[in-house]
Amino acid sequence: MDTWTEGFGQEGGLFRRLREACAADWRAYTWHPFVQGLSDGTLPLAAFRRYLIQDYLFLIHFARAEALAVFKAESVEAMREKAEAIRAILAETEMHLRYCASWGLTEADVRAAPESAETVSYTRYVIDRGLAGDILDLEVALAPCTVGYAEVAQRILADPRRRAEGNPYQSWIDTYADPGYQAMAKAAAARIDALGESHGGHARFAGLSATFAEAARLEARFWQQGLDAAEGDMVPHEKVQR
Ligand SMILES: Cc1ncc(CO)c(N)n1
Repeated sequence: MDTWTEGFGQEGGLFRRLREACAADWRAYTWHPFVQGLSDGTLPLAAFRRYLIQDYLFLIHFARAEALAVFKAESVEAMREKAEAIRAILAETEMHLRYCASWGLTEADVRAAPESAETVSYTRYVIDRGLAGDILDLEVALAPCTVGYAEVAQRILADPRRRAEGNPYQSWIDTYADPGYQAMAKAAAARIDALGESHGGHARFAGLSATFAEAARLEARFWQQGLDAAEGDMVPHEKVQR
């Protein structure tokens, strides 16, 4: 087990079991060449632009999935946490809109962009898992997003190749390295552990693990759409495996 897991979920808890069961997919997501490019600042701007516009559209649908979790929540405390997640997601889009404004794009321009296949497939997959299943199925589909980006930020901060000065992607990195975001991700992993106990998570492991791994793969494809848009612009240097 690598050190990145340690901040999220309990040893032997459902979250860590899910993550470890798809270790290769999880690593391909959280240390994708796109992420390495954010870290060392070499990511082509065209790749980031493509990604960020789609990510704004992604977040709108992700907020809908969190709203479904408010509906499926089984306690008022859980409803409050999910309502807070919606607020945080809508606040996250302000970072997207600041980058877009710096490129001369208004919020209306971003909203008018057509959703890519990657955006549709990931967001609607999560919503479908939630509609078809219970709160645990939905939380497992949501977790790779929330927890994964917290881990991505930690990996970047620990990266020896990280460009700390003058990195054009610094405000993106700061958004997910933020202690508030990190705490939300820890709470998401803890919620999976608790639901695992209360909702028979270990007995349902095969199905839950298929959902979690699929979401991790859809995350990797989500980064990849950015790189595909900038094909040819990518600075040809070796992206290390870690
Ligand atoms: C695709 C994706 N996954 C996770 C996050 C974190 O909120 C995000 N903004 N976008």
